[in-house]
Amino acid sequence: MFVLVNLKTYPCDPVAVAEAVRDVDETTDARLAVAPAATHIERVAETGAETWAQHVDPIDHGSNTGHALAEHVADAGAVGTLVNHSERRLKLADIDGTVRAAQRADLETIVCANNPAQIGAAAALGPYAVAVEPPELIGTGTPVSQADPDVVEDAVAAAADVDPDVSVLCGAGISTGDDVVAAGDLGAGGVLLASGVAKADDPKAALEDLVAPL
Ligand SMILES: O=C[C@H](O)COP(=O)(O)O
Repeated sequence: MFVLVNLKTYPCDPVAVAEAVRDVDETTDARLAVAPAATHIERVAETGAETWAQHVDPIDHGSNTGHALAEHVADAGAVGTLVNHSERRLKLADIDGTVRAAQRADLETIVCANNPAQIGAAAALGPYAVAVEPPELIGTGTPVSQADPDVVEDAVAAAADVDPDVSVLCGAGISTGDDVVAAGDLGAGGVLLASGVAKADDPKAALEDLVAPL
């Protein structure tokens, strides 16, 4: 299972969380990674934790003030990027352009979507993976795998119909090892989570709990 921890802009210590991700990753067969804010990518990557960006822009080198260039993100140490997160929605053409920009810079991509229909469209763009997240469950602590298991199973089926090689993550409300196991039982290849680790009093303990049953 792939466990990707999105730090969003939560007021946690990104380096401390990254060190916990790195250390817990060494204890499990699961793949752990962390997605810090753009300005923290370099420091987080230096910990040795697998580091992802939360977003890059569908641009090339040039006149793009204030944008995030895929090559710069890769140079800072990221190995992949989220695309179209629910809190950073893009138009379809820009999702496609972002996936191309990331591929150009050898970044893996996880394209996020709200529902199975969008997951099918996202899988058609050739990302490494897609992530289904019902927005209404994000940050609630109510896991999508319990609250809406059909959306996970339907997303897995929708992605498989388009491209069986595209893995499906699920996210929203995931915070325990039981949630991760439930996600896997529904066919997900991983989970995308944030508050369960980023807002935990002890992020390392939260990570250990997430991978304990795996
Ligand atoms: O990127 C992570 C998702 O938006 C899920 O957030 P959450 O784990 O706080 O519900």
